Amino acid sequence: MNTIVIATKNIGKIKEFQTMLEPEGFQILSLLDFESITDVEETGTTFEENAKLKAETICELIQKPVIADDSGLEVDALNGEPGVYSARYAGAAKNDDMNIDKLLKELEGTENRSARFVCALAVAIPDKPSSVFRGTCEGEIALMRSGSNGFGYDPVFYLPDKKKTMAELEKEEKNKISHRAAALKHLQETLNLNDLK
Ligand SMILES: O=c1nc[nH]c2c1ncn2[C@H]1C[C@H](O)[C@@H](COP(=O)(O)OP(=O)(O)OP(=O)(O)O)O1
Ligand SMILES: [Mg+2]
Repeated sequence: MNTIVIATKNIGKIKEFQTMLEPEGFQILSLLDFESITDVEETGTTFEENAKLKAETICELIQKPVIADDSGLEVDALNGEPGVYSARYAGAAKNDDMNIDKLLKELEGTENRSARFVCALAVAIPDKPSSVFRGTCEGEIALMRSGSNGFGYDPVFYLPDKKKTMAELEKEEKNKISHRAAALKHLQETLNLNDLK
């Protein structure tokens, strides 16, 4: 079976890659399977830069093909924040609940609540140039949390077409419309994951 290493310890992301790629016959490994590897510092100013940084650093370390995901939330009324700082919005602890609290507070009394999730996926293969793909998902920041599926900002990311938050969707539904699914689709339009050996 073809194995793909995802350069993350984020369980929410790992589960989504498993759900999307295992039915296609791939085994998904992550940094949880390489315990000695520590987090790569995200020093980039764009999702693409950070995704490449994570993919290239981990690929160099383990000498296997690697996919890295750098993703986050852009809120229009906050001039695109929290953006690449989404995970660290309420501090270095990367706490989803505290990040949501801060976001709701920042948007108190704000009428324009349009936002998007962005995902950059970088693919790094030993001794080859890396490539990066972007997917987005448009929505709005709800006034309060609803739903318990997914991870991160999903409980406050409202999808007007579905009349549900991302956290109220079943995982199969999320994986049809998410920024991560869109980025993966672009990746698969360009690269054959079966070549990542
Ligand atoms: O589908 C999603 N549903 C809800 N929230 C999401 C999603 N996708 C990204 N997000 C949020 C979570 C975190 O606040 C940030 C990602 O930050 P990001 O640095 O890419 O991930 P991370 O630090 O958790 O793991 P890692 O860098 O090791 O892959 O955006
Ligand atoms: Mg991160």
